[in-house]
Amino acid sequence: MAVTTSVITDPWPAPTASGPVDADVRLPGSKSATNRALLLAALSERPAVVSGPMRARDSALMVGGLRTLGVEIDDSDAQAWRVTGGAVTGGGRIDVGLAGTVMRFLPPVAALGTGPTRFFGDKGVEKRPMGMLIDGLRQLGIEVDDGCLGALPLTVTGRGAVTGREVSIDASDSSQFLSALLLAAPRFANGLVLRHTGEILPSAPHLAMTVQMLRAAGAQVDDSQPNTWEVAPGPLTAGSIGIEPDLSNAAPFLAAALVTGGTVRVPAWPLESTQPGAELPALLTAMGATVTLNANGLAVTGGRLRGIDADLRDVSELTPAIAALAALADGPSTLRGVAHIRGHETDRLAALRTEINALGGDVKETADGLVINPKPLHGGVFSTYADHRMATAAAVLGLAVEGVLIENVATTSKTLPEFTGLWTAMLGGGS
Ligand SMILES: O=C(O)C1=C[C@@H](OP(=O)(O)O)[C@@H](O)[C@H](O)C1
Ligand SMILES: C=C(OP(=O)(O)O)C(=O)O
Repeated sequence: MAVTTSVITDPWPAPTASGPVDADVRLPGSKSATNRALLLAALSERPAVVSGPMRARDSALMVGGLRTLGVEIDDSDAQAWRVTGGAVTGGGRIDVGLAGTVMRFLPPVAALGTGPTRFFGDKGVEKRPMGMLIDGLRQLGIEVDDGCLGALPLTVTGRGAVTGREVSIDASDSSQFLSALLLAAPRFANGLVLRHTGEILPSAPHLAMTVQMLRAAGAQVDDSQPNTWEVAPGPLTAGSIGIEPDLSNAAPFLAAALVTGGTVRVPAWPLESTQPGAELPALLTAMGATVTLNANGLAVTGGRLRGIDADLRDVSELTPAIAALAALADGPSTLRGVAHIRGHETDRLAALRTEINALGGDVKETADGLVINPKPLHGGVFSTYADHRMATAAAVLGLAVEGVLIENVATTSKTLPEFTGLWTAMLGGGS
């Protein structure tokens, strides 16, 4: 699979907006849905098709990992990937990059095969939380060798079947621990009863997405009790899975409407979605935008850009874009409920504070978020810490601040290799 980028220089000079934007932005498929679809297709009895997938580094890593586990994936048609799975063979080495969905979702699949599968990733992957998932895998009787570090790299040794049934873990560090176990659960010999024991559950929409996609693939999932999920053992038939546009990747583009007082339209925006980005219309309205959502898609028009007080727990991957907007707003903002994003691609609370303050901002970290007092900003190099959403947040700031230079903008290839091209086109330039 070819993953292309329109990256030209490093650092990349973030373009300033010469006036209000007025653009249609067509966004590629959702990362979260694509990687779930690939996995469910791989575990399905019959060949399945993933239509409109995200073509980016995280899905390339998922494809590579599944191939290592014996799954056939024909991605020659960019718009329809054909997946022939069924039996998982296991054994080999899987590069997870910095992809939470790959590092968390594939170990339970490797346990269905036979032999040792080694999971490794980029520098920094060892900092991403994994301990509670390892604990959950062991509760199922799965052999995991993590060198007692509770992190990657690690080896899962499959025995051809997973026979355990009950798991209790604290998923307050990442909802992906729960999604990982749930997605493979129909293929466990006795299914799964999964309990979240922590007080906080981040990214609830992503769990709803997991349950919805499992059911669509024929799984029986009971989520009627709080913090408990029961999955019956049984065959999966993913069939044909259509992927919605990535609504989280829409955030910086929609933010451009607010920063410039212009309008950005995203065609094919779903009227209902389990993606956290479905909260963007409400969040951006609270920040002063006028929003229209209908069968043609979403249109967002900026007005006076206001600060907000918001609990972003459910939508934590939107925090960098919202923080960038907040730094340009006409009043202070408090973003809360996102302590766990210290374990995302980087410690996003520390990174946002450091980088916005380096441009002259006033951002303070709290235990679970940020307090942002808008200040006049100046140019400078904005470090991204290999985090795609730091890069796109910097681009939002650059619309209004001359001289923002984004270090390693190529890191946007994690989920949106087209970022610089789409951004330039939105501003009226060629891509
Ligand atoms: O399951 C998923 O696809 C995701 C879940 C969330 O993870 P956390 O619960 O770790 O925030 C989200 O932030 C991530 O971008 C994607
Ligand atoms: C947290 C994110 O990614 P990951 O799937 O790697 O956890 C993200 O994309 O914001």
